[in-house]
Amino acid sequence: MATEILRLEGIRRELELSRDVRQTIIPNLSMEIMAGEFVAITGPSGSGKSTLLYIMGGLDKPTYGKVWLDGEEITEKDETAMTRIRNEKIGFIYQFHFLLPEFNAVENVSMPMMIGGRFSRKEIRERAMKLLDTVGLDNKYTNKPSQLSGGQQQRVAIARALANEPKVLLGDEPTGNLDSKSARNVYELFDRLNRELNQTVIVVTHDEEFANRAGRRIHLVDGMIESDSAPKSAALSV
Ligand SMILES: Nc1ncnc2c1ncn2[C@@H]1O[C@H](COP(=O)(O)OP(=O)(O)OP(=O)(O)O)[C@@H](O)[C@H]1O
Repeated sequence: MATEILRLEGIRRELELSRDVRQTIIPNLSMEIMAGEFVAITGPSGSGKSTLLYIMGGLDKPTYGKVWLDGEEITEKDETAMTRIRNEKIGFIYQFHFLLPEFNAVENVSMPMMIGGRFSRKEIRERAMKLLDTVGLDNKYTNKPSQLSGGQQQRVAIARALANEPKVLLGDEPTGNLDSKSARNVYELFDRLNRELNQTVIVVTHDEEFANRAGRRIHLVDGMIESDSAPKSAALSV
């Protein structure tokens, strides 16, 4: 039976623009995501996609509503607890890779494992190299980010996001900054991680071809789910 990995209930996100002016980005949204799903979140600019993704990954808190990640309610956690949960359970990939320029590929991928403290030094190095092999960079271990192409840098960022075996891989327009060939390589990689490793993947994307790869597509308009291709009762929203 499929396991629920993320549950959002009654999510509302308001922004306080000034003392008397509030903007509602997400009015009231609920959904479930099961382990092993590959979900694309699409929608027009400003529809709340990134806000939703950040709420899912505990980088942003809803004004109202609750989020469960891997069976644990994360909405009320303090920042220290959230930092630990994110390190252990979430892999983030952004439009820009945010690799540390002075460190090589193996060292960049090692970073979350050093912080997490789950693996020995030797294991960290071996795992980092294995992850770089997985993303097709077996010959780039000692290259620094400036010695890699944009697509290769993004693949290092993906390897880094996978370092602590996250329950969920979240991507905020991970191909947005890449040429079409590198973008295709990157979404083929997401596809493969999902199919071969059963990795749960949730990506915000404007790229139609990327969105079409996903098994489920959630389309947002004005912070509301306009459509959800989930096969069964997974979407509880609106
Ligand atoms: N820190 C902030 N301050 C002010 N407004 C914000 C802030 N963060 C988000 N917004 C507003 O919230 C709305 C939703 O933003 P969000 O980035 O989630 O949308 P998006 O669908 O991801 O957009 P895009 O596709 O352009 O990245 C937008 O109207 C945006 O201007």
